[in-house]
Amino acid sequence: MPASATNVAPPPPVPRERQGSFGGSTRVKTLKPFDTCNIKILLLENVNETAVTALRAQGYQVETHAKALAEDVLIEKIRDVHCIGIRSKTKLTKKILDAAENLRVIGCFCIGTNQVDLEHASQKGIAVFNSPFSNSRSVAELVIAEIVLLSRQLGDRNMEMHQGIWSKVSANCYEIRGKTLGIVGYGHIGSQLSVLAESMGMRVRFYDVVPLMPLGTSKQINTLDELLEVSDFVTLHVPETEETKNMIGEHQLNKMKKGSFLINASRGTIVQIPALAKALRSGHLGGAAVDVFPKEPAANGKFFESELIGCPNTLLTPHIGGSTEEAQSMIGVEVSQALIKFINNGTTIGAVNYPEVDLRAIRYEENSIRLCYTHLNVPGVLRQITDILADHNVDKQFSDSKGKIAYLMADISDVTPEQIQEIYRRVSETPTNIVCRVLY
Ligand SMILES: NC(=O)C1=CN([C@@H]2O[C@H](COP(=O)(O)OP(=O)(O)OC[C@H]3O[C@@H](n4cnc5c(N)ncnc54)[C@H](O)[C@@H]3O)[C@@H](O)[C@H]2O)C=CC1
Ligand SMILES: O=C(O)CCC(=O)C(=O)O
Repeated sequence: MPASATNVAPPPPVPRERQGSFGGSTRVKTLKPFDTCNIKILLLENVNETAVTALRAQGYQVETHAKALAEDVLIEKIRDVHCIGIRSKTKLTKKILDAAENLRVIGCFCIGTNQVDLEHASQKGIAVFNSPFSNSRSVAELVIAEIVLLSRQLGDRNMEMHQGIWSKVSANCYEIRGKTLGIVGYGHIGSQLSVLAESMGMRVRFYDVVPLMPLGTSKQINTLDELLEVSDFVTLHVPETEETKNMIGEHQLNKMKKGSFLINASRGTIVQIPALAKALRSGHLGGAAVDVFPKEPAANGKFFESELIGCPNTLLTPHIGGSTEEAQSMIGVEVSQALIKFINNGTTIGAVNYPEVDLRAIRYEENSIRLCYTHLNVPGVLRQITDILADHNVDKQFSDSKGKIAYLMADISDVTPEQIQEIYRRVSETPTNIVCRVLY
């Protein structure tokens, strides 16, 4: 594929067929400065068919893989793609991003974005999108099921039956009605779970780092320790951050009531596994349900090992909290639309590492362009840009910053192909340039 298809290179003079067959100044213009068939997209980890279909419908070249790729294979594959779509397994580290010479955008077809070095991506001018809530309901429903399963020791009974052992017991088996559910992290999943749990007669308490409106009759608790002390079930719904890593260790498990249960469907690093295994084997905890692990196998069929294997009343699931047909199909639509809008129009609404900028539809005019400029967030940049655009007709312009980077979009009308080349060249040569794209 020629370098000019990377969509950051100067656009060639506008060919007749792209000047549009529809005239009139009020028509919406399709911004495609490149042949879409030159855009290469790599989709890993069995990203849903809804996304594959939507991206192929744009004319992009889409390569799909059912699994995550080994690091060396990924480094080779990512070299010339403009966009990559992943789920939670693929780690897009600094090393991998540095190999991705043409990469402009990453789609995380999930909620979590901890698998991507977001700061490095921003510094390289790579926008990252995710799906902030399309699998929240699926996770909340799984947790409701696990609360009942743990409370009735169903995991162990099921295993015994498959081994031909009949063991009809009621000791230490409880209804969940009237029990206290302690939710750590009251965001999209935590709050949805709160509603479901109350509808089943549970009392809900939650702990979060920010004050939040309690839904129904739930109540926010001031400290994590206090929440652990009052809860019969503790369920974790925080993102992986420096603060949440190892959040639940021996001290916190000891604070939990004897016979209570822990559920983790957030990230594997939040819980210290040896401490949890000890609390389960000693009988201090009545059971646990764990969906996420510090180290997860890269693909189905690969070997899984954990100190939790064989612990009493312990449900282990292979990171399936968001794995439902409904969630995956919605995520596929949502993330692919964000990627298409970014590639074709420069829109960053919903990006997790970029300032959110959108100019809405550009008016249809034959000689209008859209400048999308990612730059270092330092003083004096707008003066340089104003200087470059001073003799042109800037219809709309908007810029915003996030941390060390800023993003500017400007729609400019009445420019000749030579002027487009000149604008592209001068903006790209500014010392603060990270990535400059010109769409028309
Ligand atoms: N098992 C699975 O398949 C899935 C797992 N997840 C995980 O669940 C996590 C939570 O998802 P959402 O509810 O959508 O996220 P969210 O961003 O809507 O909510 C997270 C909440 O945690 C709070 N929080 C952050 N740091 C905290 C701390 N140190 N202590 C207490 N609260 C803290 C935030 O203030 C926020 O209210 C995701 O980040 C992801 O890692 C998400 C979807 C599927
Ligand atoms: O289903 C997946 O691949 C990952 C789900 C998840 O953990 C997330 O959305 O953060």
